Amino acid sequence: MIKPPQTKVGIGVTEALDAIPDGLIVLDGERRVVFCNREARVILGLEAEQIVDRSFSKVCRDSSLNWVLLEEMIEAGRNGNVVLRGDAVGSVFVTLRRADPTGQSDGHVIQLRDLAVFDHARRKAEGRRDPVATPGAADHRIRPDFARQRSISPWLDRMLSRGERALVQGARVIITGESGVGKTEVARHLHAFVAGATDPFVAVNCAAIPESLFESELFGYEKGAFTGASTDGKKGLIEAAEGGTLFLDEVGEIPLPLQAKLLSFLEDGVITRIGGTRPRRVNVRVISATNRDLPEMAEERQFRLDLYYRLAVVNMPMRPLRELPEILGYLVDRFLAAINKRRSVPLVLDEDMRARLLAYDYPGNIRELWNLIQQISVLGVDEDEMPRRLMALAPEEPPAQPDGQPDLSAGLDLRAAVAEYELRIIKDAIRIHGSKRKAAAALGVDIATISRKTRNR
Ligand SMILES: Nc1ncnc2c1ncn2[C@@H]1O[C@H](COP(=O)(O)OP(=O)(O)OP(=O)(O)O)[C@@H](O)[C@H]1O
Repeated sequence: MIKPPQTKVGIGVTEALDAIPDGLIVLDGERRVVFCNREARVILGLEAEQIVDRSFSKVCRDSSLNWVLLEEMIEAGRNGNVVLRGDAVGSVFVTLRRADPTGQSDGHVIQLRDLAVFDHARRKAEGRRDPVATPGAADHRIRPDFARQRSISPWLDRMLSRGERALVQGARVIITGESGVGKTEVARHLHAFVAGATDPFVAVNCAAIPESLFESELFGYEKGAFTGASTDGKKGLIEAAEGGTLFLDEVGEIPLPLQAKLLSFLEDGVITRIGGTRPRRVNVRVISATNRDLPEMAEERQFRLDLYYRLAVVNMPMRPLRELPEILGYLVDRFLAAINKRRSVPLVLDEDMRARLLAYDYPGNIRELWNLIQQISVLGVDEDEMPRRLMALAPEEPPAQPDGQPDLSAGLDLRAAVAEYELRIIKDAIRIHGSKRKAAAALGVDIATISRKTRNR
């Protein structure tokens, strides 16, 4: 790895490069990464050990950005700019330059700029505000950093690799699992993994389209096809996904009569708009998702089994959040960090609230966790305002000494032993009464005393 020299002002060049707001990656002639600064690590969503001294294509593979275009430019020996999309950040403006313009050595410098920062600066300069965070938009602020999450959860890593392999080989994938487990995010990730940066990702929520409009929405129509149809005709969502990915969310909700038409498209890749006669070939990759049991629906004749087989060559059953404790712990911290970016006073979870968050079983999965963290951010961590869902949950206590006494064999002096015993009583009271305020009233002390004695404990 390159050892950067000291500058005259006494700070190392590495520190200086870490301080700039752009990401910087340097490759040697073998396409190995010899340097990357802090912002590059943030944009890639990877740690230094996962980047430096490794082959660039391996790093690209681990990061959630879709690097195909950039790798092509490097191979072709071209300088240039390209916009890449990723999971951890939105769009990134990437500039590629040969490190040695004389062409004698074959290294490259890659500069990465998070376009969201520029959007924000431009809005500020124009006196406009950033878009107001509606609940839906707020959801999309936090793109899952799958690269990090798969390094934490071997199960998630295996599952995503399965989907990636399937799509690379052209097999159709169905993502199943409870609502809020991240099926749509996984579909976006798979799309980004195989598609070009400008290829469309068209998500269709099959449950949200009224049955009477389903066919025209999906397949489009020719002019004058039916009363009320636009005079110019209209492309359907399948055609809109040409060259990219059609994501059929809640695919179990497709009306039965339409299932035959979809099946026929999946078999030959050809559609005919309503009112038209001309068959049109459409080249799209199809990913679908459902929280229903499609084989069971097929037995009850609500879903065509032949359509199921066409859609579900490879199945990705996503686990509910309660079965992924390692991801839950990580997401609590990540969502907290995201919330704190919007707050002037950072939200800090005390041990009790954190334990409740980790003990809850999240029927609404990741969506519900994000909702809860936002709620806590607004209502505060005062237990009287605690979301009801968490109220009932007493965090698990470490096993007490059999007689309820502090462990004197651990060498505690009298003061420490009394303090520990007192803390145990306070925690028991909080658990029994459901909040610090109520515990304080029951124990006859004020809330400040309880807060002080339980702080960081
Ligand atoms: N791995 C993840 N990391 C961080 N956030 C995530 C992750 N997966 C999902 N989310 C967030 O959780 C919310 C729900 O995700 P998503 O819409 O993908 O779930 P879903 O399974 O498709 O839900 P539904 O079945 O209701 O459509 C979104 O706000 C999404 O950004």
